[in-house]
Amino acid sequence: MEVDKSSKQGDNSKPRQTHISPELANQAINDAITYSGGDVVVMARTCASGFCDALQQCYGSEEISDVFIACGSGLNGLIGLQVAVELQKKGYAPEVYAAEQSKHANFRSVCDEAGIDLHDFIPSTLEFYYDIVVDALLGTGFDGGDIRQQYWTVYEMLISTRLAIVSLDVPSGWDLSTGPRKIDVTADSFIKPEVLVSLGAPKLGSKVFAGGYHFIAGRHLPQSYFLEKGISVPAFPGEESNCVLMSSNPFRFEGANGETYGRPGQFNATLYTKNPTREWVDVDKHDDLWDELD
Ligand SMILES: NC(=O)C1=CN([C@@H]2O[C@H](COP(=O)(O)OP(=O)(O)OC[C@H]3O[C@@H](n4cnc5c(N)ncnc54)[C@H](OP(=O)(O)O)[C@@H]3O)[C@@H](O)[C@H]2O)[C@H](O)CC1
Repeated sequence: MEVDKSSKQGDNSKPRQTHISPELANQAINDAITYSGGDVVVMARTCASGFCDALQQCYGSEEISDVFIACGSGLNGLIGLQVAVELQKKGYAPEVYAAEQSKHANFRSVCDEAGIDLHDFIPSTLEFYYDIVVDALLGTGFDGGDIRQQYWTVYEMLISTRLAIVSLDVPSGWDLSTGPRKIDVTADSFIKPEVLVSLGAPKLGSKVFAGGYHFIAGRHLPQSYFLEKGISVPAFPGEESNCVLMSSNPFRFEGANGETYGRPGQFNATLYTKNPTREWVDVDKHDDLWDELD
């Protein structure tokens, strides 16, 4: 997959920001709802559409089907619900877990209508039942504090699962400006997504994302919205597309100086090596390495 760099629009004479602050991210939410005619469900569906296009580019429905979607109690969770509906239309078999169903009264009706299983528990053998996990738990509404008790079980699952994780907008529990909290990095207790799908524009904290693919998705705001604010975002590669690949590292292997790499969907516990000097590997130039992993 090529990264579309041709879209740096506007005046290139002055350096543009590429990542947005928490303040702009939250302003964008309100503007997106306005842009969606004030209908938050319409906005959630638009975001979900872009997210699903990105997920499908990494994990086609012919290679994986069972998707576990962990939804939080805010807008991130609401988009996660719409992701389930959209993935089912695309031929996947999604199942939804809602952290606090009470805060989303319509979860039950939406899932019942779509014939999607809604769980209020986490199966202990997640890897046995599912192929990938969607992290729609916490987004830009995360308050930066310790994870509240009612989220502990699902959060612990997201940290410890060996399934590949696709995070919606912000990996849950990551600080919007700095990424994983220092206390969590010290304890190696933070979510390590294989794929990050930023909505509208990447947040500052996603600069430390070290998974396989980072997409920008969602036509919930016109792409000019961020350009007008001095934020340079890649254009979607076509009128029909709802996402664009911003960066990728599609292949990893055990490196000479101890760094560890894996293939998308491989057990992602090792994706975030602590070796800052790791070299990204271009899979197209390393056919030989695929054999080693097969
Ligand atoms: N970036 C964009 O352009 C757009 C992003 N969108 C999506 O909207 C979410 C942000 O939605 P919001 O509801 O504000 O926040 P979250 O979905 O992240 O929900 C946070 C909920 O989690 C609770 N919370 C907060 N901190 C903690 C914690 N430490 N432990 C457990 N739970 C926590 C919080 O509860 P409160 O009681 O404090 O409210 C929230 O319920 C963004 O991420 C995108 O997905 C827009 O849809 C489009 C534009």
